[in-house]
Amino acid sequence: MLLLIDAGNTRIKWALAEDGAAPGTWLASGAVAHADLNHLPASWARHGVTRALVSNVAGSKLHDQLQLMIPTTAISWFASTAQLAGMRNAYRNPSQLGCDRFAAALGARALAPGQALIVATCGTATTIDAVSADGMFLGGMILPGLGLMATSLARNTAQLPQVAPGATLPAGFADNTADAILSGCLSAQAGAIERACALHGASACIVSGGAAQYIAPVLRLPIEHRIVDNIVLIGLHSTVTSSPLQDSPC
Ligand SMILES: Nc1ncnc2c1ncn2[C@@H]1O[C@H](COP(=O)(O)OP(=O)(O)OP(=O)(O)O)[C@@H](O)[C@H]1O
Ligand SMILES: CC(C)(CO)[C@@H](O)C(=O)NCCC(=O)O
Ligand SMILES: [K+]
Repeated sequence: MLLLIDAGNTRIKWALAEDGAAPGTWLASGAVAHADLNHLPASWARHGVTRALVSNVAGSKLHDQLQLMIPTTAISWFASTAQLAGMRNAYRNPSQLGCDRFAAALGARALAPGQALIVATCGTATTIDAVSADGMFLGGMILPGLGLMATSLARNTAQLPQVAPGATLPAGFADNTADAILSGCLSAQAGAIERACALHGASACIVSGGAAQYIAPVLRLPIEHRIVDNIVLIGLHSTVTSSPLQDSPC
């Protein structure tokens, strides 16, 4: 049994896949906040995990904690490289690219091969990355995520409150403070994605992450766009199914 993990700055997402399963076909999956990390081993215990593939962008402390919790020594720590699974990486220093971004791009390409893609991952940070039709990761944009944007207003102003993202975009020019903050932050997120799609001449756009449910509905795009849950886990899985996973305990 293969354990896939996407350790982000807010939550840790995981999935279990049987050998030979298609990317995105899980036996079980879940997510926990960093504070609830200790709940993870119980979720995995009865599944007979034999190997693990982990994307971690949340630092070395979490790396060490996960290493102790994962019930196998056959752990591969995913990293961005200059080339992998048919994707070339145009980042100036390929290893500087967040491994969750590289995995998300691989996942997007697995779902929409041969298309000029924008993949937006809307988590703690929002990343908006471009993949060419022939499989080049071109680079992208990093901005504060929806929650971080709203929180930075509350923290750095006297009169603005903390707002919780709601399910609907207050239409355009809001007539109250909470809706005006939400309208501004959502418009910034959606606007950046729309701008990236136009710049790239994208033919498809994939939106993922915890805030995708708020941002995707307000996108105004002339091309197909869809929410895909856990695009990072799908990307990790695709690297295993297209080439054998190299077990490198570390
Ligand atoms: N119930 C909620 N209340 C407020 N914000 C939310 C809520 N659910 C999701 N979000 C938004 O989703 C984003 C973070 O999502 P989530 O906690 O799911 O992280 P994530 O996608 O797992 O990110 P990362 O991979 O960085 O950990 C924040 O920008 C936040 O605004
Ligand atoms: C941007 C985040 C925080 C998104 O999770 C992560 O991919 C990261 O830490 N990236 C490293 C910097 C870069 O991608 O250029
Ligand atoms: K993210």
